[in-house]
Amino acid sequence: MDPCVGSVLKAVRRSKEDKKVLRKQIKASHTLLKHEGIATSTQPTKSLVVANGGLGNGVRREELSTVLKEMGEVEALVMPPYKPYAFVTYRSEESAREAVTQLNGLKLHCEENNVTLYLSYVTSVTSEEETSVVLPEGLILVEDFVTPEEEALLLAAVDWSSSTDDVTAEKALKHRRVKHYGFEFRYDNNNVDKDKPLAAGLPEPCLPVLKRCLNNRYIDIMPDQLTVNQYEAGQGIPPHVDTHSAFEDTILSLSLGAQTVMEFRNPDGRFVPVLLPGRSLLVMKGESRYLWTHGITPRKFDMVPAGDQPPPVGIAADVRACNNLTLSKRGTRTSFTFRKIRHEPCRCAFPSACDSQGSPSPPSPPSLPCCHDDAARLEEEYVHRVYDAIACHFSSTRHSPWPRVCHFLSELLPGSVLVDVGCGNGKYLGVNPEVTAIGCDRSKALVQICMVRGFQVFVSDALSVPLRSASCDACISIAVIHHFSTQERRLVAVRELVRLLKPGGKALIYVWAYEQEYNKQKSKYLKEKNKDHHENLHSTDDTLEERQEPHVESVGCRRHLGNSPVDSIQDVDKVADGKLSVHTNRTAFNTQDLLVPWHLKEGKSRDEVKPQKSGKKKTNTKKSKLTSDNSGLPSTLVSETESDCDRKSNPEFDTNISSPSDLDSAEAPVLGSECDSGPMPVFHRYYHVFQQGELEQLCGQVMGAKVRSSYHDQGNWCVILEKE
Ligand SMILES: O=C(O)CCC(=O)C(=O)O
Ligand SMILES: [Fe+2]
Ligand SMILES: [Zn+2]
Repeated sequence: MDPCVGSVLKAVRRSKEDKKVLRKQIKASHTLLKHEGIATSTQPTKSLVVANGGLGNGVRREELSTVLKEMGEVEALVMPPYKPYAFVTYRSEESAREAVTQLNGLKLHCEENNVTLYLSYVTSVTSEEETSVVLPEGLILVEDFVTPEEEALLLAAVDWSSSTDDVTAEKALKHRRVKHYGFEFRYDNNNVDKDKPLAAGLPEPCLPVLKRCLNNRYIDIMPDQLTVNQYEAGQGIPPHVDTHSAFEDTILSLSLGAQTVMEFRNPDGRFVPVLLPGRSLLVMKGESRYLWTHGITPRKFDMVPAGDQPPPVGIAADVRACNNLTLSKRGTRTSFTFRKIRHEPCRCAFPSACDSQGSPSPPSPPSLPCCHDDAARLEEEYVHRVYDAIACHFSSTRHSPWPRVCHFLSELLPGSVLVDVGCGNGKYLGVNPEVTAIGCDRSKALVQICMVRGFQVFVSDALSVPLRSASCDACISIAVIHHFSTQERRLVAVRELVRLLKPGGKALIYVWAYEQEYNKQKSKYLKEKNKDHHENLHSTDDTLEERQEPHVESVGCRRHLGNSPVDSIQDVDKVADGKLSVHTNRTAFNTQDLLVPWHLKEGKSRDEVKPQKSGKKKTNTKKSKLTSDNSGLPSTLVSETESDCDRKSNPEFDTNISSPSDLDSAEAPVLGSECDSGPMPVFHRYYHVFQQGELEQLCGQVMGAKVRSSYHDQGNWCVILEKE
């Protein structure tokens, strides 16, 4: 055959092949839009959706990343569990274009399966699973950035023996030790003394590393400040944003020694745990540096992707992007954080988090109270104000009475006098029409809602209810006592219930349980997930969709290890640096005293009450003495993983039961800064979650009453008390 004809034929064949690939790519885009709500773009971007390249197709992360990396530097690879697609974000648009040209129609031979990849541009990673696993904007993780030799040199350059000198400003903080070079970072005012450089500049072995950062354009100016943090297993650093006015935009953090998980939190509630392997470089720029907080939860184990191999180079491991997780014991990690001192006010695009632009710096969470006055202030700010502010929205999520509470109420004799102390929106007041039910609540706004509903209610604190002693046949206290922030106040609240009862009268008490998994059953709180984590996780408390987050926070809950019952109340990990931590909703608890975020839904009245402002009001000035030694394993590791499996076979759950406790709200762990930055303010409610046996022990201290029964009900500890 004429060679010309041959090549024409080949070209025709190729163009036929190309057309087929194009057709299939378009089809894949339509399917993604129709079934997954993922809109693709015809305009080139840095991010691509890789149809058929998902974990759901049996494609392993390593297999996909190998081919993607051949096209250019990968910033992030997101593989949502069970999905038939993945997302890749390249460092440059050119690399993404190259991938679209080269990899479309590529047959990938995987261990599990052979698949054909179809790649399309996306402007954002929009589907619900993926938004939660995409890395914060501006965050880059470069693995193996330094060699083992450089690592050894850098570690050797830090002389920890010359303590508290003013050459390098060394400090043994409660939760780690630190040493500063160039300038001291002061933890009292969260700033640097810019006119007082330290005698010691950056150690010499840092220079080649920093030059590499310059060459790779991770930074454009040489840093002049270094903070070396050393964390033993069980130590950490509270969530924070490095003070804008102290340092320029880019912050570099080099991880040496053991790996750890650093947690990034956006004021809008997004939460991204990122695995930092030893010898990796973390580059925080832009939004990830200015708006997101970063922190390391003090604990002894981390949840990390399984396998001997670390995640492939260049792929930042958001641990939730992996459906194959395991536990890894922490070792000693030393980080070198390089920053450039800022000499002009910051003019970033994130004024809500910018101290140069008037935002209080930095957000400071409250501490666990040490005295009655502190406790009262904490509860005023983090319980009473919040309920008044969220009353309407809260009420709209509380409509289904809980079966076992109803059972208690239905057993009351006709004509009984019932008091619901902390009645909320009154959902239990009308359950048994044969009894005279009276409710009281500390929240005026909730009491008003009850009044509109025609219930007999009044405003009252549960510590002192203005009713005659021995005037009631029954009392209920549902999800109230866990809002008292000292043991004494919780005791007073129980005593008050007993005081109100007639002899022989009964009180039913529900409090939120530290153990959200009991008898191998996860509570609904752990199981329920809403579609949109930007919204309150439960707009109603009984129509939710499951969305497990397999990242498990630290849980100092040793008893789950052997599945043996507890004999005594354990010394659970408490608070980091004396501060109350903000709980990530739908995860196991890792402390007993915490703040639980509530995302106010738009359109629900805020009653003109503003959410807590960051660092505005300090509810407590005294430091807690509690330790943060967290020697327990994550209690729900096994079940979290199991539950992930459950989800496959059982994506729905019983929608007829609602939660007895205040189990609503979304994950929004950053204090304060959210208020000004978005349309959906986040409030934080204080809780003391009870360990098994603790409620009985509390009730046991009240004279003149006996615990008749106690049980666990959907993540709550419950007792029935009888007055003697
Ligand atoms: O240990 C790290 O990687 C981060 C340290 C840090 O955030 C800080 O010192 O501000
Ligand atoms: Fe930091
Ligand atoms: Zn700023």
